[in-house]
Amino acid sequence: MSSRDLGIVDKGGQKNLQTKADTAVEKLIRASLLAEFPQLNVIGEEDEKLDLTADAKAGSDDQVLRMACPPACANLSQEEIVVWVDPLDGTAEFTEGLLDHVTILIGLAVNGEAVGGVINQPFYNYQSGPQANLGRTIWGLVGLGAFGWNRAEPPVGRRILITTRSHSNELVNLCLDSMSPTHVERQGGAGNKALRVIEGEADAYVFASPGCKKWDTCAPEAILRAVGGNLTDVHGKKINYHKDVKFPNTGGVIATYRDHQTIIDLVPQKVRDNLVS
Ligand SMILES: Nc1ncnc2c1ncn2[C@@H]1O[C@H](COP(=O)(O)O)[C@@H](OP(=O)(O)O)[C@H]1O
Ligand SMILES: [Mg+2]
Ligand SMILES: [Mg+2]
Ligand SMILES: [Mg+2]
Repeated sequence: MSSRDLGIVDKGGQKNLQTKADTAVEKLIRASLLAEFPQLNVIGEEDEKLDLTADAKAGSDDQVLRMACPPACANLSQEEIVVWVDPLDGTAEFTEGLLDHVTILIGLAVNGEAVGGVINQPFYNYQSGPQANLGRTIWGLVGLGAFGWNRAEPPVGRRILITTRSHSNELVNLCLDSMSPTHVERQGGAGNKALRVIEGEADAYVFASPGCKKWDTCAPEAILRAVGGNLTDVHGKKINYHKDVKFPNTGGVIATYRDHQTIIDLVPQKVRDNLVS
């Protein structure tokens, strides 16, 4: 950001961009994990080549390590865990300077299920001036809870739907129109939109498109589940995070803090027919 040269690369398709930040962050996260846990399955969006000695820079967090590990996550071997890394989520918005839409996502899956997640907002507070504390981290484990978030309860009867800003299409819009929203909010990033739902600024994240990948949804899903929310495809089916799955979430994405089935029931038939789980 401060070099003023983002090094934007077009990966092809609809607003499918990469910057130097995407590749640098992915190297740091993957190398740091693999230096400490060499048998871990770590899958990242950008698939960068690693140099484990030069790239492994992150340490561990004492506060996190003091927490009790929930029984379902204790006694796992490294091979049983799949880590889904999205080094920058909301890259299109990052290149346009919409920095509050950008997150860094690390999701942990066991037996194909999202069980742990980290959502880091590197630019949180950037509009509050140079004195403000920049950035925050929200993390959670199913069975333990999630930390670093604040919820404002929405008024009864409100239905704010939040969706993509740069990857819209006819089906995405048809689905939203069928749900009688009180407002449709368009912002970048799967992590950002899931956070808006968790914190009560939106009531459901609805994306009737196969464009989101496993690394976009694993961390948000785990954190939502840790606080009693849900994230599924448009059929209400659980997303599979096994290491051998295809990356796209072909059934689309719906995330809620509560009343998940109410939103699923509003998905129109044409969307159901076009998005296969
Ligand atoms: N049609 C599409 N093609 C490529 N990526 C898509 C896509 N639709 C959604 N995505 C990816 O899903 C994430 C959330 O999308 P959106 O911000 O539009 O809601 C973004 O992650 P990245 O920014 O990590 O690539 C975005 O690239
Ligand atoms: Mg991308
Ligand atoms: Mg992403
Ligand atoms: Mg990304």
